[in-house]
Amino acid sequence: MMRTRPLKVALLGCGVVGSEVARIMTAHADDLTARIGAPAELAGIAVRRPDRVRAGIPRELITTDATALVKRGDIDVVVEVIGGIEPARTLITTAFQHGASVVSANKALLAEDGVTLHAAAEQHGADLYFEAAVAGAIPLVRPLRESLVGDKVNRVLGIVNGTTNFILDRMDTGGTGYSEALDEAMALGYAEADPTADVEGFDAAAKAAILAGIAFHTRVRLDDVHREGITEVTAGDMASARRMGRTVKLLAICERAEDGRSVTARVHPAMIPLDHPLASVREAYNAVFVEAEAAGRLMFYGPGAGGAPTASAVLGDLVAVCRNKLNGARGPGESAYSRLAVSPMGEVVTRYHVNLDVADKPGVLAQVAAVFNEHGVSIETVHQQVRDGGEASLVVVTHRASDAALTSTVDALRRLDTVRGVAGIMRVEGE
Ligand SMILES: NC(=O)c1ccc[n+]([C@@H]2O[C@H](COP(=O)([O-])OP(=O)(O)OC[C@H]3O[C@@H](n4cnc5c(N)ncnc54)[C@H](O)[C@@H]3O)[C@@H](O)[C@H]2O)c1
Ligand SMILES: N[C@@H](CCO)C(=O)O
Ligand code: NA
Repeated sequence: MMRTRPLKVALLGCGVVGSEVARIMTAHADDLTARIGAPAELAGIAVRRPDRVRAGIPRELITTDATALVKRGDIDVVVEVIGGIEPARTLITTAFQHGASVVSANKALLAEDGVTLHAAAEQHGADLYFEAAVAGAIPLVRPLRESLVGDKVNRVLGIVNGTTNFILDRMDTGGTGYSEALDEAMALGYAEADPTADVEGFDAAAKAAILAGIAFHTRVRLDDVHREGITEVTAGDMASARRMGRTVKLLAICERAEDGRSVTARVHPAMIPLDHPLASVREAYNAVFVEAEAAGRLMFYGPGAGGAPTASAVLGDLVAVCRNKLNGARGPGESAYSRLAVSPMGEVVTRYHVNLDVADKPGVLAQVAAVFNEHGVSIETVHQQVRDGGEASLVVVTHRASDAALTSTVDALRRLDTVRGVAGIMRVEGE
C-alpha cells in the first residue's frame, strides 16, 4: 500500500549537479513516487547565493542556512552536492545525528575523511550512498559494494576524470591547446570548482582512493595514492606516443599485490596502445576495468562528468535510500576489514617510455643501454631520430621494471655527459 507521508529531502548546494537533481526530482516526481513507494519531496535547498534566479525552483524552499536545514529533525534524506571538506563534513555528520541518511557526490571529502562519515552513519543506523562521487553516471560504486561483493577484486584500472580526458582528447585529436580545452571543460560543467583538482590529478586520486577502498575492503586515503596530473604532458609527448602507435590518457590504477597483503593506488598519465579500449574513450567519458577472480574482466563505460549524468547517479542513490527508509532497512556500510597496507610507488612494476636528448656520437647508444642494464631495467625497443647540430633523440621503451629501478636508471642517465637531457618519461600501460 502506498505510504501517504512523503519522504523529505534536503538538498545542500544548487550548482551544476544540485540544479539538475532538483530538476529531475520535479520532472519525474510521479515515477519516483511509484518506484520508491512514497513521494520524495524537496523540503529545502541550501544555497550560498539566494538571489540567483533558479528556474522551476520555488523560492520558499531556498535557504542560506544549511545547518538549520539539516537540524530540522523531519528530514529523511540529505543530498550533499556542495563539495569540499568543510562545511560539507560537519553538515553530513549533523544530518546523521538528526536522523537523516545521506547521498553525497563529494569524492574529495570521502577520500580525505571517509572514516568519519562512515562511522557517523554506522553510529546512527543511517545510509551513506555515494555513486556520483566516482565516474559520474557510471554505476561503479554499487557494483563494487553490492554486485561484486562475493568475488575477489584484484585490479581496478581506468579513466576516472572527465575534465582531463576532455583536455587530452582535444590536444590529441583537435589541435586545441591545453588552456582552451580546459576553458571549454569548465564551461560544460565538467571541472571542479577549482579545476586544479582535475588537472593536478587530485580528483582522480580521490576516486582511486574510494575505488581501492571498496574494491579491496580496506582503507585507502587520498594521501596514500601516488598522484601526477596532466600539466606536464606536452604536445611533444602526444606526438611521441602517436609515432609509437599509442595515445596518452590519465589513468587511475589500483592493484592488489600478488602476495595479497598489500595494495597500490596511483594516478598518472600513461601511454596506451591506440587499439586498447581506453584509447577510444573520448571527451568527458570515463571507462573503468574491474578484474575479479571469478568474474574475470568487466568494463564500465559512460559519461563521467556533467550536471545531468551526475544527477542520474544521485537520483539512483536517493531512490535506494528512500526505499531503505520505508522498509526500515539499511544499505551496505563501510567494509574495511582487510586492513591491507598501501605500498609505496617505488614498488609498482610497469613499463616505461623514456625520451632522451643525446649527443649523436658513436658509442652513445651502448652507453645508455649499459646504464639501463646496470640498474636491472631491460630494454624492449629503442628508436633514434637524428636532429641537426650533432644531436639525436632516443626513445627507449622498457620491459616491466619497478618504479624505484627506473628512477635510479634515469638519475644515472642524467649524469652521463652524452645525455643532454631527459625530455620525458611516461609509463606504458595496457599491453
Ligand atoms: N560537476 C560534475 O561533473 C560532478 C561530477 C561528479 C561529482 N561532482 C561533485 O558534486 C559536488 C558539486 O559539484 P558541482 O559541479 O555541482 O559544483 P558547483 O560549484 O557547481 O556547485 C556547488 C554549489 O554549492 C554552493 N555552496 C557552497 N557552499 C555552500 C554552503 N555552505 N551552503 C549552501 N551552498 C553552498 C555553491 O554556491 C555552488 O552553487 C562536488 O562534490 C563535486 O566534486 C561533480
Ligand atoms: N571534475 C570531475 C567531475 C566528475 O567527478 C571530472 O572532470 O571528472
Ligand atoms: Na558513478
